[in-house]
Amino acid sequence: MTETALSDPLSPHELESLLTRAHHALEAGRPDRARVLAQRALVGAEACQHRPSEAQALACLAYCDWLASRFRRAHGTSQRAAHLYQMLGDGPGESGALSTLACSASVLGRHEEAVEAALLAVRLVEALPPGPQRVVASNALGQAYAWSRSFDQAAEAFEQAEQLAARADPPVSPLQILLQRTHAEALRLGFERFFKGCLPDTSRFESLLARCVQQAHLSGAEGVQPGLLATHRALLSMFASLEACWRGEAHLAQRELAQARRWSDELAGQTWLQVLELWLECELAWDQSRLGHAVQCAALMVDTAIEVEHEQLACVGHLLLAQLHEFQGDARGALEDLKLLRRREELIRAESLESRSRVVKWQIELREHEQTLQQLEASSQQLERLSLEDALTGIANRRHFELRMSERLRSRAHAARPASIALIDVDHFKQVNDGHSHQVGDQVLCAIARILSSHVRENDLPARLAGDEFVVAFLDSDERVARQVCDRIEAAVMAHDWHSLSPGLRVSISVGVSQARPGDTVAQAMHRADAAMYAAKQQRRRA
Ligand SMILES: Nc1nc2c(ncn2[C@@H]2O[C@H](COP(=O)(O)OP(=O)(O)OP(=O)(O)O)[C@@H](O)[C@H]2O)c(=O)[nH]1
Repeated sequence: MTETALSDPLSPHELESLLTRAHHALEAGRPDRARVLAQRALVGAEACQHRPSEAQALACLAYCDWLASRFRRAHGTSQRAAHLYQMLGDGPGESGALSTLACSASVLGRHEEAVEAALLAVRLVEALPPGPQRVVASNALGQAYAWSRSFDQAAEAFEQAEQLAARADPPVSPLQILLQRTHAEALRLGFERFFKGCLPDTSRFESLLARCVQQAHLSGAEGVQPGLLATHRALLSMFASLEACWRGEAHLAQRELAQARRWSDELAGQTWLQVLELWLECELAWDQSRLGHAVQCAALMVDTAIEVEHEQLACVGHLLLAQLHEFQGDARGALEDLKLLRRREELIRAESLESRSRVVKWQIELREHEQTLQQLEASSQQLERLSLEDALTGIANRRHFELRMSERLRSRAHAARPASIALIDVDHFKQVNDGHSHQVGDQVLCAIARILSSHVRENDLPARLAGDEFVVAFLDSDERVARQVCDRIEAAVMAHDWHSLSPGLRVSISVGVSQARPGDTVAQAMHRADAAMYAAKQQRRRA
């Protein structure tokens, strides 16, 4: 496909092709290129209001932003994608977008929102067989719990993700989950050290890392999601460096850190990996009692984390600073750091509340949208009903009669069972209008409609054609039966108490009946009934 200018209208096929290319670019580790393609698909989809492509383009853009550490943008875009998928009733699509939303919200410190989004993402795909979509959702839940420091629930969700990966057909590599688990464990240890004052047992971190290394040897460093190869390689080296550092093997730790830097340099622009690297450098300096450098690294870690919108790592940086100052006996400095941390947490909270009020606004819009749809549906049903009903008498109109009768004549059942038409005309109706008023004329027409309805079976259709002309479609009766019913109708009209409607009023009708013949159209059957009715009217006049 040739490059398409932004303003050109795109066909659904071209949109699909752009999105496929975006996905390939992601797999090739080129989120910047994927972003350009997805942006183009989004403009094209919006221009032709192709909602499914719009949702896919938004989800892809959100994922690209998440990969590039543009977490606020990823958050907003994934939210839009999730809403659109929700409107389209596309559960798996919504789940994917919600997973990106949950991961972005976690990093931004919006814990409740992250956990809610991830829980919903898991729920939306739980009916699917085990596969990447379910793995991604459970992994996002693990991540959301881990960043909210609910480490037991995180372990449960990660466990679930690993089981799903193992049961998937074809199996899915659990490396991405294992790396997240290792990362979560490093965080847990970091927090524990802050509260206890010394590093707790690191054996779980070590065994998780060993599983990561083993898995990477087995199946490579790719993720369940695309574009994570360099990130995973960098993380493997970083965690190896952290392990070596905590074991006191500074030399090895330096080497692994240098390796991690080489991998993360493969990614365009600054990402959260650089923040992790600064954390590691801080740990190493601390381990070697180079406290001045450690403080510098932690301070830089906070600034870089804020730059790449990783609020959580900014908080970790503040905690590290407080610990280092405490370690140096600088209580005032430690207190200052904790105040800064508190301020940061307040900012995060304010952002989180704002984001949740946006969600509520959206929910209200969605409800209004649904209500409008229901109203439209109701009024279209009403219109449909009105278009088949005679306004004066409330019985079927000509259109309704013709639709039902032609359907009946075309049906195969016609060959086996006969159908008949009775055409009914009020005698001298003009005189009713002229002698008793137009209103009385209307009431006569309504009374006749009632008489017709009360004398036919449920399966027959009485209708008003126009003026004083009525018809009954006998859908399952031959001419003889139809004639008998019409005789009763004629007698009922004659016996009706017209006098109470208007003194001196007399009403009679003329009826012509015709049985439909094989191959008849409605017009042909009507024509014969009309001729029979005309003959009956003439006879009545002569009598
Ligand atoms: N009250 C009332 N009159 C209507 C309506 N639609 C048509 N008419 C009148 O019905 C009358 C029909 O008259 P004609 O078609 O001349 O027939 P007729 O007087 O019944 O004479 P024959 O059919 O020959 O017995 C006309 O005067 C129309 O104006 C309606 O909805 N309400």
